[in-house]
Amino acid sequence: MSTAPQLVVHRDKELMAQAAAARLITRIVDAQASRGSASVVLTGGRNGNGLLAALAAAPARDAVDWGRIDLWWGDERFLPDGDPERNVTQARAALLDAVPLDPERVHAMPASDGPHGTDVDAAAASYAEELARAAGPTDHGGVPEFDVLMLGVGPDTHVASLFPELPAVRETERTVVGVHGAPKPPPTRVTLTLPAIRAAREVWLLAAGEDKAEAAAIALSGAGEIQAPAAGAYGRARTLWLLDAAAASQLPRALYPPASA
Ligand SMILES: O=C1O[C@H](COP(=O)(O)O)[C@@H](O)[C@H](O)[C@H]1O
Repeated sequence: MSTAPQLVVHRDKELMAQAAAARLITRIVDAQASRGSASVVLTGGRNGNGLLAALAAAPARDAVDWGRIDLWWGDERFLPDGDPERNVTQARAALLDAVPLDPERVHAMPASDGPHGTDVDAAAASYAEELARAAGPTDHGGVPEFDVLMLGVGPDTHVASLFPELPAVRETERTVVGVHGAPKPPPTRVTLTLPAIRAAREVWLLAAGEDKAEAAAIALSGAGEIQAPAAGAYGRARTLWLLDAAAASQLPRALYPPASA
């Protein structure tokens, strides 16, 4: 069942990143208090990295028990390990290298020089197996219970590496697939599918900047998920769009919250 999107609009992208980081800290601390650990899916891109950098700078980051968190990725650019364009490389630089994570619980997607070589479909299948191994008997659809799954919204409405009209966004069975011919470089990628995304408790979509305004307006105005993948991303308990005023500038008035900070 889809959860109706809730919108929070912040003044600018810096404030949005700081507020989202504060929100994430609270969510992780709550999950650790109630279940002993937390499970978070990271996104790449400017907004995702902005949030991680804001989290690194937040004094409250020490409220998180970093050894009791599983980190997963929504997508990855299929490049050699350590490539500066890989989402995990950028996440390490923004936050992960600065906090005491358990390396066993940092679940990076495979690289193109890893055990599967350049076979992106085999790499995707192995990440699906890793997710399935982490899933418990009561979890949904072959993935562990993600407390929060974050997605940066691309200017073309892509989320993770689900691009409009490409086969990956039509996937209904597998949790992870290889992407060939992505319109945004690099063309070869690994991505969670919509069924895997929808198994998360909370899905947060991040959109800051004028170049996201049209995408946000399309995705939130009833577009189909094949044409606008962001429209098909929702969580089981909550779907939250975190925007700045520039990204919200083309939203229909009916959607724009009257009082936002
Ligand atoms: O390539 C990607 O792009 C999207 C959005 O990135 P942005 O820089 O336009 O915010 C990102 O969500 C995805 O993880 C990444 O691989």
